[in-house]
Amino acid sequence: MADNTTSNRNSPPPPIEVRDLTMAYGERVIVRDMNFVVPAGEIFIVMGGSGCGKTTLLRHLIGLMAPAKGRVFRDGVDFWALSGAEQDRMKRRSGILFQGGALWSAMTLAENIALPLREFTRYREKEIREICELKLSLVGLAGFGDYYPAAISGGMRKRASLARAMALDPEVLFFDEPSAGLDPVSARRLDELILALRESLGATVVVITHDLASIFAIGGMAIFLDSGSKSIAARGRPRELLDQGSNPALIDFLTRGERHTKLPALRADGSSKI
Ligand SMILES: Nc1ncnc2c1ncn2[C@@H]1O[C@H](COP(=O)(O)OP(=O)(O)OP(=O)(O)O)[C@@H](O)[C@H]1O
Repeated sequence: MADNTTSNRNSPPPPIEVRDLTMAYGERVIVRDMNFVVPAGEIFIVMGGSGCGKTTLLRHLIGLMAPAKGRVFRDGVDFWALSGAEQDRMKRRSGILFQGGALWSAMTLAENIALPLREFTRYREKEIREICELKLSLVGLAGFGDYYPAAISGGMRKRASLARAMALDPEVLFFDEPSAGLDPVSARRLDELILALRESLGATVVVITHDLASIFAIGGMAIFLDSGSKSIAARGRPRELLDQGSNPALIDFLTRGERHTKLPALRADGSSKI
């Protein structure tokens, strides 16, 4: 019989497991033969430079793109072996914060959050209002339900999008470049919120990012995608990976800010100060 599950009698299956996954656009392979597990309650970081395949991997994990080869298991079940209706049900177990946030500008924050609740649940209006207020308070936006997206800051919009991503109490929360478009202070606030949500809700979180400050602040288990070798070139906690220093491409990636700040400043005449 084909092995379409990862179930094991002794322990529940992990929320996500990837086996021998090769991702490609047509003939063009992006990353090949990936294997990893995202354990329940972890913050899992997918990191790597521009164009290495982070967003492409996200699309595979949330069921928007089928593997060229290999399998993606959600809760121990081979996602792409499911029927369309079963896939749709499974997709609703993911909450996704996309890069742009993607709130509907003509709706208030509360209406934005209510949208998935109206579409996919049978809650009554009063319950929906209460859930919206609860989700907004979880992201530090209690009392902002009647505001329109244009009336609040970029950081607040991201947090409101996060409240909407959590509307259906997803089992896994995905963040696509959470710090993109934010000033450093708002970006760090969002990192802290991600950590707090993991602590308070025990959520499983997958963060796709190339932002070094986020990577070290969040500090969870990480995989490093390398476009040169088209593979997962390293895995582990970012600080430990840096200390081990075993993969040149990874060290290059993790120290790029440092190298820029350590470059000798040039005088107006082009000579160096040191
Ligand atoms: N729809 C597509 N068709 C063909 N090639 C694509 C498509 N989308 C992305 N690619 C290519 O696949 C590679 C990986 O892209 P992807 O967007 O996953 O990288 P990324 O790591 O998320 O990059 P960035 O950090 O710049 O967003 C890139 O070379 C990109 O040009």
